[in-house]
Amino acid sequence: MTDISPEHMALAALRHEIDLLDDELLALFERRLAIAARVGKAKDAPSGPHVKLRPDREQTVLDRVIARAAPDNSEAVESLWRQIVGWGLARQGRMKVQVWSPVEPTRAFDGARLRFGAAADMRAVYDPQAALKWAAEGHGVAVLAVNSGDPWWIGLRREWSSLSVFDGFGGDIPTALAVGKIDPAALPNGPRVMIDAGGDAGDGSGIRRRGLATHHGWTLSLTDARLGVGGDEGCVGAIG
Ligand SMILES: O=C(O)C(=O)C[C@]1(C(=O)O)C=C[C@@H](O)C=C1
Repeated sequence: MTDISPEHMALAALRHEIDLLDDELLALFERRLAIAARVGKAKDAPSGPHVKLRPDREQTVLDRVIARAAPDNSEAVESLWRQIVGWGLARQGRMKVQVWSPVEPTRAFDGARLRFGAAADMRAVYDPQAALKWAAEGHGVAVLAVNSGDPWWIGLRREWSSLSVFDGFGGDIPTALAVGKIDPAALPNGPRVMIDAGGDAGDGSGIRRRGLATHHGWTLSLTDARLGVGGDEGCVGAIG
């Protein structure tokens, strides 16, 4: 005999409610994707100087929905919206990410996956300089580990001035940085990333810094000072 107990009917009613909500969510998601495609056309042409990613706008979108969400849901909302925005970006061209992290490969890869979502085409790579060159050519963004024995970050100041750091993964003191051809006006509104020679990652220069790495007198650090990218202070980007 078919189970038509009250519990079964209640379960069926709840599942029906979920189906109706899924229909609404799907319609809204598809509308959002279509609008993201139009935003992409309204921004730089595909051959423009910067990748389509706009970290500042993504930060605004995420902060807004997280502030509106019930506190218990904020983690779920953040990860879902990362996916939503990642697919929005993919409507403007699939995002490519090269990840270099020789010491803890899965850590940087997981951080990048959470940040860029399932839509991103991610690869592990074995040469940070090749990843920087690839990013500077505008093919995608690089996620590179710091404190890995290879001070690739010195090159951001000396060789790769078209690239900016636009995110960090691994906590308050990031263990990997995201680098790309990002419009400096579109950097997130968080700590600035500085690279300077002869720095002590302390307060010797008058700007308070939190050190991330040092190498032969070069220092990679974060500061809350509102520096402009590319200035004499050695600001090479910002993280959210
Ligand atoms: O606002 C934009 O510039 C968009 O392209 C839209 C959108 C989004 O889906 O909200 C997608 C990608 C960008 O990195 C930022 C935001």
